[in-house]
Amino acid sequence: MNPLAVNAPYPAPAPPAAPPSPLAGGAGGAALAVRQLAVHLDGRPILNDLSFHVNPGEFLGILGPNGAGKTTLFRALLGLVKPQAGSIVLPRPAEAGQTAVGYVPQSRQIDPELPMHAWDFVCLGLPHAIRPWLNRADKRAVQEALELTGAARLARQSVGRLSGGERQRIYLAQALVRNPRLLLLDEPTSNLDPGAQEDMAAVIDRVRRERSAAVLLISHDVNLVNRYADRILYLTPRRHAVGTVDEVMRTEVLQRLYGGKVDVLRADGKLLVTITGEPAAGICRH
Ligand SMILES: Nc1ncnc2c1ncn2[C@@H]1O[C@H](COP(=O)(O)OP(=O)(O)OP(=O)(O)O)[C@@H](O)[C@H]1O
Repeated sequence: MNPLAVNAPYPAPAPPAAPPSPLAGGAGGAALAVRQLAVHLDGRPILNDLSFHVNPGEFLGILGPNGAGKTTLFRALLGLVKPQAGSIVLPRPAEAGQTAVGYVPQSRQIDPELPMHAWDFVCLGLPHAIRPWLNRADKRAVQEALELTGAARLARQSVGRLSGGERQRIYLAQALVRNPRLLLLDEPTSNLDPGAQEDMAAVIDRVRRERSAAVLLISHDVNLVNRYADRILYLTPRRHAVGTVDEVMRTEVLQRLYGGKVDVLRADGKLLVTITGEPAAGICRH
């Protein structure tokens, strides 16, 4: 089977289908299996006929323009929006205390005056987060998550006073504290300078290697994704493609996704996407 899958244009909203069975069936060894997923919001198709899988320890980058449905996909995986059709098979926790999914949301604002140490903020990822009830295993899990994300030195600092890059690590540690098998990261490198972006991507790469967690990472930086992702899912408002960066980031593939006008250029090993000769700011921030 051709590993590059480009779907058909999204059709008009279909009548409501039989409700999906989110945990039905088996993922066949995959950490996540999405089959023919359709999500409509306010009667408008946002995702349609979306199928892909992610293996344990695999890093899937999710690219696409603003409004393509990347966050909506995460919300569907988290059970926060109800699909119109299709199925989502999540991994089963392998051990007590483990969770299927860890999530770092796109919005990571914290009140600068929040009277909470970074350690306590990470504890919020535990099912029983109040300090007097933490047992030894909980404390070890928090410490390990802080160490894995390179944030142990931040444990006693006020979380609201951390820099953007430090805060990102603390959010990631919170998502990791229950050792999820699947990690959903919504633009974890946004608003970071290039050095901090590289550090964060390296931390995420380490997490998936050391914990064999499958990683789904939404980003607008195709070159960062190119360095770390095994495959990418490229979403546009009407179509999507799944494959390696080399398979998907090609002029002919993006022209099919966007309906023409797009060029993919390569220079010094970097990718640049342009639309009708202009840098593609209007389409995507590559
Ligand atoms: N609760 C909602 N009700 C109706 N429409 C919504 C809702 N949430 C999002 N949308 C719409 O769904 C579309 C996809 O939004 P989504 O946030 O998934 O895009 P995205 O690819 O993550 O974009 P960005 O790159 O800007 O974060 C957008 O047109 C958005 O306006």
